[in-house]
Amino acid sequence: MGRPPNLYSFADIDSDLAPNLRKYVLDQQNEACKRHGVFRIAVSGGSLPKTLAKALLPPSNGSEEDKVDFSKWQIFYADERCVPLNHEDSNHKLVQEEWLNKIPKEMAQPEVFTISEEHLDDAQETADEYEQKLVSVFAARDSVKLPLFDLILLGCGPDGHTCSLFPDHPLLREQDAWVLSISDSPKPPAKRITLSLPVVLAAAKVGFVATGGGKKDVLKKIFETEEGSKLPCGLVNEGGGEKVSWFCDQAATEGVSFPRRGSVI
Ligand SMILES: O=C1O[C@H](COP(=O)(O)O)[C@@H](O)[C@H](O)[C@H]1O
Repeated sequence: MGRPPNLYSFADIDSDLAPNLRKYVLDQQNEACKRHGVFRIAVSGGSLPKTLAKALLPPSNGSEEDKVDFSKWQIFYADERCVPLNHEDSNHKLVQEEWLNKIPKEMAQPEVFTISEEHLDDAQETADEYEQKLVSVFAARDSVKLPLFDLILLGCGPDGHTCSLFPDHPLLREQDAWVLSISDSPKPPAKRITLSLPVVLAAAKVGFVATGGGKKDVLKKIFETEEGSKLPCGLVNEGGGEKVSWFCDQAATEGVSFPRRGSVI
């Protein structure tokens, strides 16, 4: 690994972490739009959408750099559960309720790519269908080896899982497929789909958001132990290096020896 990931520890989520996360996401939005006129982002479920809403819904301060332009956003899911889109376990439902439905109606709305509800009993079929959606966007004209997201925003489970890539699971070794299925997820529901590790590592930037005391043991493990570097989150750190940034609060980084306490602004 070259330079290590950035680890930011903020005193307060609302007044500190959220504005810094906003600046980070908007920097990626602005760079992506300059590069290719569109911002392709993948988001996770869990605790992330609530924090994302705090970061992205507050009014802009008026500067050009601070403008969220949802008309340019194409939103994908880093992982999804094989349940109907209005089911309590659906990451899409969560993201809608916490964030997307709160985008003021007079603003341009993002384009959101959900899983198909056609074959939910068959996780592999659902993964294949979602991969085809990615192919239609990322490989419309050329054959590309991997989709290149501008930003992937991830959570970190207390066991070190991210997306629906779980510790020691054979899916971590998958090299070719973009979207994988899992039917034995240790965290319910069992059937899910997930971006593969190579897809996560191919993104221009990867941002983790981990807050609360429930994350402190796993963060210490990931950042300070050999064992932790082999956990899914640790593998993203190892493979992504400096293009990976962690947005944490002090409760989550308590005891981690080298959190940067500064701000990314
Ligand atoms: O099951 C999942 O868990 C992870 C982590 O969730 P968190 O609540 O600990 O933040 C989440 O990132 C993923 O999208 C979700 O499907």
